Amino acid sequence: MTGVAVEVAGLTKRYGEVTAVRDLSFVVRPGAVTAFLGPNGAGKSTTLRMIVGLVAPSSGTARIGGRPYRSIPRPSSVVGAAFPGAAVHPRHTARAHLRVYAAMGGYPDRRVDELLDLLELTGAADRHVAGFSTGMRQRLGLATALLGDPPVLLLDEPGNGLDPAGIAWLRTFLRGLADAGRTVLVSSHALAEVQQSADDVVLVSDGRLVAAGGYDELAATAGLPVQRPAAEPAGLERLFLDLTAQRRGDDRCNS
Ligand SMILES: Nc1ncnc2c1ncn2[C@@H]1O[C@H](COP(=O)(O)OP(=O)(O)OP(=O)(O)O)[C@@H](O)[C@H]1O
Repeated sequence: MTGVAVEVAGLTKRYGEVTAVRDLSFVVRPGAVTAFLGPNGAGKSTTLRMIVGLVAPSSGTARIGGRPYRSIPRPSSVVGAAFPGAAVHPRHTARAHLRVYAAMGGYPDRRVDELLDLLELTGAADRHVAGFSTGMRQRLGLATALLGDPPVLLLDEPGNGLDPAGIAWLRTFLRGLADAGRTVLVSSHALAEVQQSADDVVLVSDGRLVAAGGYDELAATAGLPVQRPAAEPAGLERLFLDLTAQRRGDDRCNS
């Protein structure tokens, strides 16, 4: 199954005095890598958690293929999510970890072996996760998210702590997922790691949408040369700063 869009409409989350996410609306399309970009504290993790029902919105909705996550039968076959610090028993091996999640989702052990292979973890499959490098942990998180072969992937900072080779690997991997028709939403505060792989961008700052759309379209809006980030390594970084500055200027004019 592919072609499943994610739609967020008027999503808001308040924690007491703090408004983590404010009236956020955007659509993530299938067959593309969408970078969910913003500085630390912009509300990215909270949004991703609301999409998969881990955090209850104060208002607004998040739908996957037109349905709230909680109403999707066998949700792990529709949405795979990877969050930093997700529960991994340190004394489990990678294989044991994946087998637990496979059993919970009702997937065969054969799927575990396929994913160990796909994520290049076969050689480390029987080692304790406690000894894993950051890159190996990130790949184990991706393997866990992919167990149900879901059409939608929500990845919270999958590039965190990766070295350049790891980032290059991740880029290629995400591109492959999107080219196969999946909907891939990847949060990041370090824009370099999603450069060259993001087709679309959702920029957030202070819980609010700054801009959303195709990279080229956003670059044109911000008055930047319409170049793919590959041609200009700092492209997305500049785009983000320019659009955020523009948004702040608009707010001042409107207030
Ligand atoms: N459980 C919580 N209780 C209180 N405040 C929270 C909670 N979770 C998040 N926040 C606050 O909401 C805001 C948004 O946090 P969030 O983690 O969603 O941002 P982020 O964009 O993912 O940032 P980072 O890249 O640092 O993870 C921050 O001000 C954060 O302190």
